[in-house]
Amino acid sequence: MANLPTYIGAEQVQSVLRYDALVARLEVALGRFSLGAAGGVVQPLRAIVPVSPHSGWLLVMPAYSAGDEALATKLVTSYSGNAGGPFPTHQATILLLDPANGSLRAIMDGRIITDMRTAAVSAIATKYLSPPESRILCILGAGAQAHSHYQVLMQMFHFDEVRVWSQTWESAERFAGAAGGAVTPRRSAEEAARGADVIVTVTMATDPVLRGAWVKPGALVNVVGANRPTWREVDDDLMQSAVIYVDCREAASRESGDIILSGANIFAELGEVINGSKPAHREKTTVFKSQGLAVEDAVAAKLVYDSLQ
Ligand SMILES: NC(=O)C1=CN([C@@H]2O[C@H](COP(=O)(O)OP(=O)(O)OC[C@H]3O[C@@H](n4cnc5c(N)ncnc54)[C@H](O)[C@@H]3O)[C@@H](O)[C@H]2O)C=CC1
Ligand SMILES: O=C([O-])C1=[NH+]CCC1
Repeated sequence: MANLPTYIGAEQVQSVLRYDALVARLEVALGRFSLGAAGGVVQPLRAIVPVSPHSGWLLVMPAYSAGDEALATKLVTSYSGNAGGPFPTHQATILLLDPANGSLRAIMDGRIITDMRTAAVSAIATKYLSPPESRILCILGAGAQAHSHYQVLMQMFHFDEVRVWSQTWESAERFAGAAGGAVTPRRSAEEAARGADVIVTVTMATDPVLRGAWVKPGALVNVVGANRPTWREVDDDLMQSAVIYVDCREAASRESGDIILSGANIFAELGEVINGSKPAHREKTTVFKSQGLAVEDAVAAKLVYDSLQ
């Protein structure tokens, strides 16, 4: 009889998942994803279920990567109303399956993976698209993604100055205190963003928090939030003047308000830049619009599972 599936909780995930290994795996996975059928990644557009009375969303995200022998589905909920309460705004579980026979291998916490793989993908975008000699990092938002982005970006790059702005001064101060080092809270998004080489937007905003007029020419903006067709994190000015990179053309064109409502043209997928089929315009102002891909979760979950064997 087949073995029972293992349960892998958040602490165990955190104890084995490392950014260096995760970034390396995700870079390969994004490249494979953008090769289409030849890359061996199968990933339908995710199903999104509104839970309207509670202002929540359930996202169901299946993917298979033949090259990674990774088959998984993530269930992730997004409840903005949870902010400040006992439950995080994003909660997730990943079901990892055996591609050889379809049996369930593990049920795994997906929250840590969601935080870390999203930040790792922004770090890959930063590696390819940021201006050379980037010195100032700006983070707009001070929640779970702000923390994971800070960790991986400080691990992979050399920023002399990090600025953080959030919805409340207290949350920006708290973030700066927890991060220690060179992080300074700022009173406004404009003050935080002006002069920054790399900007990360990781808020639950539904209207723009960042304006193109504040973005230094040549900077990279990693736009991580506003993952619904009517939500915005950045304005038309930025979206229409920057070179736009995305994780997945189909998802960005269907789900991202910043892409849909601005009418911006998508120049390339990040995977195409990794594969060398599209250039990285480091000298221009660039936006990387991240929606989050199921294949990232599948690859990360497989990495965690294998590390525990
Ligand atoms: N692209 C991707 O792969 C993923 C994207 N996300 C998105 O990233 C964003 C951040 O997620 P988490 O850090 O987990 O959320 P969180 O709830 O932990 O943090 C959200 C932050 O945004 C701030 N905020 C809330 N409403 C705001 C508003 N109207 N204007 C400005 N700031 C506001 C909060 O004060 C907090 O600092 C969300 O939009 C989430 O849906 C999350 C996971 C994956
Ligand atoms: O990819 C992901 O897990 C998510 N994208 C937006 C909210 C959660």
